[in-house]
Amino acid sequence: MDAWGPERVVCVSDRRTGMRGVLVLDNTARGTGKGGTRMSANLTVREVARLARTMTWKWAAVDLFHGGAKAGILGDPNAPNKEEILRAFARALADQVPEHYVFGLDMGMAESDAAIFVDELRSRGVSTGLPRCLGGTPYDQLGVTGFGVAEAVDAATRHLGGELTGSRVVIQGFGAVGAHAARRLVELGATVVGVSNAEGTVSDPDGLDVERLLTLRAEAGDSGIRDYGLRLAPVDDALLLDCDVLVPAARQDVIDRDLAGRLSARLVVEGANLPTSPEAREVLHARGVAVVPDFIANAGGIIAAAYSMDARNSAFTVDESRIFDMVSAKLRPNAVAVLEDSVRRQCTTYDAALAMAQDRVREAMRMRGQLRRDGQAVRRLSA
Ligand SMILES: NC(=O)C1=CN([C@@H]2O[C@H](COP(=O)(O)OP(=O)(O)OC[C@H]3O[C@@H](n4cnc5c(N)ncnc54)[C@H](OP(=O)(O)O)[C@@H]3O)[C@@H](O)[C@H]2O)C=CC1
Ligand SMILES: O=C(O)CCC(=O)C(=O)O
Repeated sequence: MDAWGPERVVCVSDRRTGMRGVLVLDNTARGTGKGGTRMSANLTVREVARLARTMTWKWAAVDLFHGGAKAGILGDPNAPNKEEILRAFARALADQVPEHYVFGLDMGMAESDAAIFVDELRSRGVSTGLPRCLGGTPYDQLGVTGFGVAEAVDAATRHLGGELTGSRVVIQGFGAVGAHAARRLVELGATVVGVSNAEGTVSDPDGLDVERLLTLRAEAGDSGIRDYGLRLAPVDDALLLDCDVLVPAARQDVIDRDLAGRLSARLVVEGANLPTSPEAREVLHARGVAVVPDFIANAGGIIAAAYSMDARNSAFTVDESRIFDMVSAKLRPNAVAVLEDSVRRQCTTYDAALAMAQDRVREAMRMRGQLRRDGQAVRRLSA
């Protein structure tokens, strides 16, 4: 805990289903808590709190008016009783949604899971990421976040004087974010030379056939890459493959100080939340490796979520193509701005991005009377 938050941590459990979960509202000075809901077999409260904090900065960085929050369920996302667990989780948090928090999609969750939350609580307003037939914007199926990550890669590459045509990209994680980033990167001219999932890594220095990988994924889920026809190398090989651009798009804490000193990419664009440790950021900065931080590069999902929440509350029809335009229009300049600020201020891109986001959150807290003159928080939501 610090002066930014969290404002509220709600741990919930249900003996009958074995459900165990947590909601963290980090900082809601700029609006209702919003961030996806994660389901993972080794989830911790600390992990959810770190992700909620990232959401605080992410909303501020795109200058949209929601607060930072995240929810998580401890469990296997492929468990046969997942629906029961989701229903128990939704019931346990019924008094928090949608007033304080709106469910959404993160690792281990899909559009059909958002539909269960809505069914259990009888209100479309409790979750984003719903299927179209329930009036939602299925941002994982549409691949909005991955699209935005690829747009950030392109903007950063151009800003650094290069071009994507001929650039060799490696993507760690071939889920909602990684797979759609790969698709858009190929459209933009890049050559994807490696992708991985939790099972292993496939790579080809001459370029992988991303269309075929996407077809395999559609047929067999994320694990489809094992059927690509190349030897599956160990999971950890992906980050050290020879490439120009690295896109971590799986879990947090995968790039540590040691790896930062050895990876070959000249540009790292963070599709995952929190993939790089603070020490690793310093090493990358010292080595001249440009980094577009998570809350700048992967904000496509929240732009889609915000758009769909507005659409739900009004009569206008959702135009999905507009979401992609909005993502591009927000993320490209943000990616360039943090690279420029980092040079101007001689700090890491993360610190440059953080300064921009913190200024906006601090101002909202000040206007709401949550800060003393010396900048200390004086008022908190009760736990
Ligand atoms: N979905 C969204 O809109 C957003 C997601 N993010 C972040 O992006 C990241 C990915 O999320 P998302 O794509 O939605 O999640 P998914 O659950 O759709 O996909 C996760 C992918 O990561 C793979 N994976 C898991 N562990 C490893 C590992 N050790 N090495 C390589 N790959 C691994 C999984 O493989 P397997 O299938 O084999 O388990 C799967 O391919 C997360 O950090 C999330 O917080 C950020 C912003 C928005
Ligand atoms: O807010 C959401 O529902 C999805 C976006 C998200 O969780 C994230 O950006 O990490």
